[in-house]
Amino acid sequence: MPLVAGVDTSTQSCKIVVRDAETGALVRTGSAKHPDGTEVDPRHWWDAFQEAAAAAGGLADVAALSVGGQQHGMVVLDADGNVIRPALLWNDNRSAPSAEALITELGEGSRETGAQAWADAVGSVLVASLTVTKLRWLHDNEPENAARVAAVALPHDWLSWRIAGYGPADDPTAPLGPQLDKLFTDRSDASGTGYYDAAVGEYRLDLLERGLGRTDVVLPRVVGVAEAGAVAHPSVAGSAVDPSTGSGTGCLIGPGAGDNAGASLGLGMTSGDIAISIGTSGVVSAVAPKRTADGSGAINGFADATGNALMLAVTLNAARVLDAAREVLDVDFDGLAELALQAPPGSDGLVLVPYLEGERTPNRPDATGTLHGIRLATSTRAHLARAYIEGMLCGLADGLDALRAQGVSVDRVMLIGGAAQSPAVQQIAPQVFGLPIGIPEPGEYVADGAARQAAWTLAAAGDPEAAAPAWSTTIATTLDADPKPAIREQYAAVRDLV
Ligand SMILES: Nc1ncnc2c1ncn2[C@@H]1O[C@H](COP(=O)(O)OP(=O)(O)O)[C@@H](O)[C@H]1O
Ligand SMILES: O=C(CO)[C@@H](O)[C@H](O)COP(=O)(O)O
Repeated sequence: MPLVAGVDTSTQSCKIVVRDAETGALVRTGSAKHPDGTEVDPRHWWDAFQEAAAAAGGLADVAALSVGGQQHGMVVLDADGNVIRPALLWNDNRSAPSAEALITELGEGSRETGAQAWADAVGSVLVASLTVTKLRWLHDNEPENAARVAAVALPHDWLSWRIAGYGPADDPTAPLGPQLDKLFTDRSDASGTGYYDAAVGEYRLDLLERGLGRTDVVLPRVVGVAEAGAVAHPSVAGSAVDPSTGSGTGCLIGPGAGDNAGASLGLGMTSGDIAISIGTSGVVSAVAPKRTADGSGAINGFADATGNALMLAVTLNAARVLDAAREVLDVDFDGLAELALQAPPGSDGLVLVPYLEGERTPNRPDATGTLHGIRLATSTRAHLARAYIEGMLCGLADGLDALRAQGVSVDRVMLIGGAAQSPAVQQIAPQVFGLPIGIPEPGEYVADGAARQAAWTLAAAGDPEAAAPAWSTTIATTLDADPKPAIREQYAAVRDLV
């Protein structure tokens, strides 16, 4: 049976799954770490990809692969294919003033008008995460670098291009050289740039110009949902594919996706499904038939990887809030969970508003966190552990409310991402959300979605009408608990003081 690979080049690491294209059975996996920081030289992603591929036993026998990745990161290339400066990631807040300037300019002086105008144009009110704000920051703060820009890519576009063998002229791992016109992307990731309208499937060069100050740059070609954007260079993948197993032309590279669209495909989400992802970012997402335009900015109206829309509420403070709690309490993952479950729901009034890196939803880029309600009785390690977890989950529960306010129905909720492994998160989440929460089998759902897309791309190469393969996702457990509305009430009271 042909094999396919799915890659997740995420904020903290690169993860690869190799699966059977027909059944979806997991065959091999590998992963490698990315460096910390909100600006990162993309060569680290290339190094981590190669390390993860080696850990997964190599990709020589893979007939198709796809790359899902952290969204929005600004990768700027010069005419020779060199990365001009470290990529500014989705969680880099330096462009918050640029976002505000762009909003007010589009609104001709009115922030409210401008916010709605951006939402109407590209589905999202601008915040520092979106690529166009980072281009504006580059234009205003590093004009020499801005003047050298010949192409703008996103993390997944750039990695797919490197896998195809393109890159800087003097790089021996890029035998095909700097062919910028070979860059490609998909509509889900393009929809997070701030200069692509997924409703009509077109770049908005007028909005790109508002960011970068010009439009004479290469933007990645947006390929169809199951269209191969390129073939992997045989030094990277596909050199040993047996033509009789499904590919005689090397390893196809599928369109790829933004990581949240990848997870949606991996989970097989349909209308009424909600995914709550607790990775570096906290994301509450739902698929929808049409792109939304929420002028309040709470919901991003992005695209999914199948032709639908993907509505997202995204927080900056998720798994790393728990990493911070582990640091403060000097415990490991299990220790943190044990401590948190020793404290009562609501932590006897101890509330953490977890804006440890500013916040994106709500849009408070300069905010810091607040610990409220500290008394002798709540000065225990258990209360503190629970307050960190409850505060992080309350931010996500606000995101689910924002989705509901946009008319989303909530039939099934699934919890994924690194911190979803925590037994304390699993037990406290149904109390905070007031809903049963499904825990899928532990897995890498972004990489799985990318693998499913790769299998779809492989099938579509033989039959353009082929549908995405019907791989199933198993919900291992559904956790229920009595809702504890007091947790969110006390959080809301403190949140609005911040
Ligand atoms: N058992 C656990 N309890 C709490 N947090 C965890 C656990 N396992 C992993 N994590 C956290 O999950 C995060 C990584 O999740 P992941 O979804 O891979 O992130 P990303 O996709 O943003 O790189 C890390 O911050 C890590 O500390
Ligand atoms: O900015 C967003 C979505 O708009 C984030 O979801 C990033 O896509 C990063 O994802 P993770 O690495 O945290 O999974």
